[in-house]
Amino acid sequence: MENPTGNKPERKRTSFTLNYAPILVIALFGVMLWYQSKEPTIQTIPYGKFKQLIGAPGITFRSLKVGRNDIRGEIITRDNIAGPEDVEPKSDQPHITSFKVLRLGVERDEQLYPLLDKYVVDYQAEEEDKPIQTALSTFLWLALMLAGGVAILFLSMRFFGGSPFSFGRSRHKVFAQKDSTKITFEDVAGIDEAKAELREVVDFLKKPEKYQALGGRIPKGVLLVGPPGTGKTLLARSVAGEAGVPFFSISGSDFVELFAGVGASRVRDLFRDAESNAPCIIFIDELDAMGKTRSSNSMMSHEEREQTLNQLLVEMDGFDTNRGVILMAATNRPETLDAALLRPGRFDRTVVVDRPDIDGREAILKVHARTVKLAPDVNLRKIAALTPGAAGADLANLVNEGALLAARRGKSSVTMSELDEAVERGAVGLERRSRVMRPEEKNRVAVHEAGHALVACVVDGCDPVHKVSIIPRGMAGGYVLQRPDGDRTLITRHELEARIKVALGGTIAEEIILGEISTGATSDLQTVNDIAQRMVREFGMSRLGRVYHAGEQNSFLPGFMEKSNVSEQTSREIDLEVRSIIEQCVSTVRDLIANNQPALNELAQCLIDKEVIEGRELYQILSRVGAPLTEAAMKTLLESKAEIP
Ligand SMILES: Nc1ncnc2c1ncn2[C@@H]1O[C@H](COP(=O)(O)OP(=O)(O)OP(=O)(O)O)[C@@H](O)[C@H]1O
Ligand SMILES: [Zn+2]
Repeated sequence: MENPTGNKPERKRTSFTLNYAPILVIALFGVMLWYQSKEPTIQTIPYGKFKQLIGAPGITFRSLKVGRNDIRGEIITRDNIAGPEDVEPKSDQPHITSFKVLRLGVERDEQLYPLLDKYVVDYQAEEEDKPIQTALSTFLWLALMLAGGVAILFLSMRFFGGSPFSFGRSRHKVFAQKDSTKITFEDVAGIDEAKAELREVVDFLKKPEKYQALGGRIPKGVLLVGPPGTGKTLLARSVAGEAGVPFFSISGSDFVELFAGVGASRVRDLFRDAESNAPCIIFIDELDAMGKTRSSNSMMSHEEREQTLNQLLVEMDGFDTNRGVILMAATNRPETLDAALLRPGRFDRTVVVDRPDIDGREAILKVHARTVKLAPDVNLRKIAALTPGAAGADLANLVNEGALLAARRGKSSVTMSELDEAVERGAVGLERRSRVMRPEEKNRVAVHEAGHALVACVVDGCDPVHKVSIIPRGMAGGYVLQRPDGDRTLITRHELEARIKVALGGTIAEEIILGEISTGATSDLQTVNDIAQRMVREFGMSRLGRVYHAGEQNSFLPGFMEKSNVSEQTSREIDLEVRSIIEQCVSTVRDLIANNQPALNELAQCLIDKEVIEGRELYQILSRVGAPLTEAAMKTLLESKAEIP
């Protein structure tokens, strides 16, 4: 704790000469430029003009040299007459101007020599020494440019915090947390679950002794997983801010370097620096850039990335949490991470940072509205309702956009009209990134998810529903989260059919309530088909009887089944059975939804208003409108009623 700000002498390894080398190079560059500029400026005169000047009154030539393609020399002007454009003597003093005339094959101009013989007399026809001179100056220029390049390289390396010859120094930023820009949990809104999970980390960083005394093991690494812009970086910084410890941050993409071993040595330096500043937080943004699965295919493997990743694993194993260093990392593609990173003792805790729901969005808008002047008519709840799917960063942008618009319109505060316009502008940009839904779309997703949820509550054999949400996640517009109670190893036929029915619930609800279905059903239909196929081919659950037709795993394309050992006739029978199972389920679900339209509408409306419905609430709503809940659902409902007095 001696050095809580984390400011420590940087670049301690840089030697004296390396420190001064760039200055020397720049000085050299300067001298050469000065030397160049010291050379008299040479005027270029058109050939015609030059010929007119020969013999003109008041003008004489000195050291005239006629080359193959040029003439060079000096013009001495004595009077204010007939000089070349810029030769303007201000007094009687002779004015000397260096000049050159460029003309291809000038030496062969027959008319030139008589003129020169007559008026200039003192001239030379110059021969081959010219090219050497040009070569010399070209060489000089090359040297100059080289020196300039080197100087720029030196400067940029210094700028990024490493000395020029130690590429391996990490370019991590250290944020001192004692300054006025300290970020705390106050600045993070709408992701309360994630925040709650990180409270413990803060507590540990504040009072490590308390935890050590009890012998508890604190997580070494916390992985923040969530879509872009949901505030992962912000959250990590706020943990440091809350605990008042330094924050070392670096991005995984910084490690993608050309030179072998550079990334690994950067990782080493980062951990050394952090350890000498403990307690502190190391934050690695875009962990996926350096932590991608090490490929087994040797031709495709990326030597450097692997070295870096290995070094990270070594460092993670080596450091002791008890000294107060906690590693945090963020990614939005956890599935690409190397499994070794997620093993116990490494990133042993994952915190999901999801897109905020309507309450969360309102809270985030409030956080960002603190720094702008809002008019009394502004209703942030309304804005939150208009922006489903927006992440924290989008909302921060929205407020900023509104403030800029108000300023442009010369208003003294930001009114609802600016914020509305900002939503519209933002929505166009966001829609491209498929983040924000249009109202019709939101309505459709709500009906679809309500369909899944309703079926899951009234069909026997379904797993209990934990959550229904219309906040987009990945490619899906919304989702229904079901969790089996207890571990299951065997699933019965009617439970499989129940799963098919739940999967069908979404599109059938769209069909009945909205009159037509949409493209949002692909993955549902995939689920339906998968289950039905396996029922017929693998589980013997059809009229074909106890047969097994699953085929072999294709060794070249894992996961792809070959249908080789099935005759054409059997294949047709399988298809018919699959279709019959699905059709039976479809007709059951159709009846079910048609008979429970009020319940479905109620549920959909509730989703539109709140975006997320927890399981308990879902059962309450359905029992209120008199939907025929299953026994299991009734039991859950009664239990939950017993819980809240
Ligand atoms: N939950 C939030 N509360 C308040 N502001 C937020 C929140 N989420 C994001 N922001 C705003 O958006 C900005 C960008 O968020 P941040 O960089 O932390 O997102 P991220 O999840 O790390 O994104 P990425 O994955 O693209 O790196 C923050 O600086 C903040 O202004
Ligand atoms: Zn669906």
